[in-house]
Amino acid sequence: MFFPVCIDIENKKCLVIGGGKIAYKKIKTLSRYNSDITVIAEEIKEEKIREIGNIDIREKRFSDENLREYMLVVAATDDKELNEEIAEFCIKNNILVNNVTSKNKMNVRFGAILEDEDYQILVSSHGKNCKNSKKLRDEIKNIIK
Ligand SMILES: C[C@@]1(CC(=O)O)c2cc3[nH]c(cc4nc(cc5[nH]c(cc(n2)[C@H]1CCC(=O)O)[C@@](C)(CC(=O)O)[C@@H]5CCC(=O)O)C(CC(=O)O)=C4CCC(=O)O)c(CCC(=O)O)c3CC(=O)O
Ligand SMILES: NC(=O)C1=CN([C@@H]2O[C@H](COP(=O)(O)OP(=O)(O)OC[C@H]3O[C@@H](n4cnc5c(N)ncnc54)[C@H](O)[C@@H]3O)[C@@H](O)[C@H]2O)C=CC1
Repeated sequence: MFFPVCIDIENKKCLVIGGGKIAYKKIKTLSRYNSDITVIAEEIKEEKIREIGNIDIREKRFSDENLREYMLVVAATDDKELNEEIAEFCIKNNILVNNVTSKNKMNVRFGAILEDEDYQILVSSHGKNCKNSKKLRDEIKNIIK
């Protein structure tokens, strides 16, 4: 079961596997919290990844990287089986892992975030409907603005 918490990832090693649109979205989120990001992708398909700066980009196929070095791993390839294998390994080894091609096969889900200097709000739909999470986040934004 997923316990909603706030975790400090500043300067912590985070690995994003994949270099497409969705990897970019996840990297942007992680970079907002000053994490130490490495990206492994066979091909950087989303060029905006290169513009983020201060991230270590390795253009190669994912193979035998030592995932134990990382606090958080994001499996963001378009290969569902590979993402699942990565997630299974991380779950077994107590590494935080997010999997973009699943609702449940991970131990960390991203949510729809709303924050300013006074609060942080995250909406999650238990993985069931991320569009609803986004919608509720935007409704809350309207209530508190
Ligand atoms: C389980 C989870 C795992 C995770 O990714 O963490 C997950 C999984 C999947 N998302 C999919 C699709 C889309 N996700 C979005 C958007 C967001 N998705 C996010 C979170 C989560 N998505 C986690 C659960 C969150 C919760 O509990 O509510 C948000 C909240 C946060 C973020 O991603 O950072 C962010 C919005 C917030 C923001 O924008 O601020 C959009 C729309 C868009 O991008 O605008 C689409 C296209 C929809 C369409 O068009 O139908 C697919 C199907 C892929 C396919 O089958 O093609 C899967 C896989 C599956 O469902 O199996
Ligand atoms: N969780 C979420 O919020 C969402 C998830 N998705 C899902 O996310 C997945 C990824 O989407 P996009 O980024 O648009 O795909 P994409 O096709 O643009 O990018 C896939 C990336 O994975 C890399 N890759 C594939 N196999 C690899 C390997 N063995 N080693 C290293 N890199 C590898 C590719 O080189 C590429 O950089 C899709 O399957 C999509 O259905 C889509 C929308 C939202």
